[in-house]
Amino acid sequence: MTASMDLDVRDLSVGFGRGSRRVSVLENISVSVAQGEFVAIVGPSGSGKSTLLNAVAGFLSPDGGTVEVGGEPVTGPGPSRCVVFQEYAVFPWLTVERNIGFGTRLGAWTGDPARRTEIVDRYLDLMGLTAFRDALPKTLSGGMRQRVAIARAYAVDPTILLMDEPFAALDAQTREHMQEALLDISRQEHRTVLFVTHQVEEALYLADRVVVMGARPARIQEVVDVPWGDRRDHDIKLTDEFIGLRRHVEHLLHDTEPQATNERTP
Ligand SMILES: Nc1ncnc2c1ncn2[C@@H]1O[C@H](COP(=O)(O)OP(=O)(O)OP(=O)(O)O)[C@@H](O)[C@H]1O
Repeated sequence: MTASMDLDVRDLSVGFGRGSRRVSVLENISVSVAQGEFVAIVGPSGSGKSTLLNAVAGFLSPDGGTVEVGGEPVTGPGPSRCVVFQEYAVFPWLTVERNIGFGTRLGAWTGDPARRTEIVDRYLDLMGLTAFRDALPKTLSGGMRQRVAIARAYAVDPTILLMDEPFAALDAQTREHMQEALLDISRQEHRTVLFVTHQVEEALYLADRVVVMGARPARIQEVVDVPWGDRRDHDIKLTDEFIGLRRHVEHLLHDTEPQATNERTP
């Protein structure tokens, strides 16, 4: 692995079930994410996007291949990876401020209370939560709760942020606001992100590269370089260039009809 790679997945294979019921979900997947790069994964439903992310998170043991984060092999969950889930995974009994502060306890800032306060204030501000610092999550909308989850993940200061359909439960308008919020924070801090989404438009809007997965057992069909760079604003979605790239990815997905389950014999 080169020094600038924060994530290196090599020949990863993952299956579920035992014996003749064994189902292969990922086969020989290789993907790398450079430091500061934002990579999105799109693919048909059930193609193994979450499985790939869960393998990086250390939530499951692969059948074959390796996952390295920051040059270290992944053998289980750890503070080098922080996951933002679809359902607002925040602590309901803690205020917004304390939810974000919890992240600082897990991460690099553990020993220094003054630094922790600084970090909490920073992410309250970056995610537009300062006015809600004393609020409990139940008093917040879904979008605001997801802002708390993202702020908390950033506060952990992981090597890589893993986001599994973080905006899927939100209505369309809130989802767009959240995309802007994520872009804003990404402009301030070039974190390494692996982002799973169903929406091709969302992937192309947010990411530097988009990994397009095929149907099960999943292989990578194509890795699309996204050329917007600093031109990334809402109007880019209306350009011929954006629409052309979106069509290209949608065709790739459309051509990938889900196949019959690939079962292995024991
Ligand atoms: N723990 C598990 N045990 C058994 N099968 C599983 C497990 N986790 C995932 N699967 C199966 O693996 C396949 C891939 O699931 P996964 O959630 O990774 O796909 P996905 O691409 O994220 O799907 P979606 O877009 O619908 O969320 C699915 O058929 C799913 O049922």
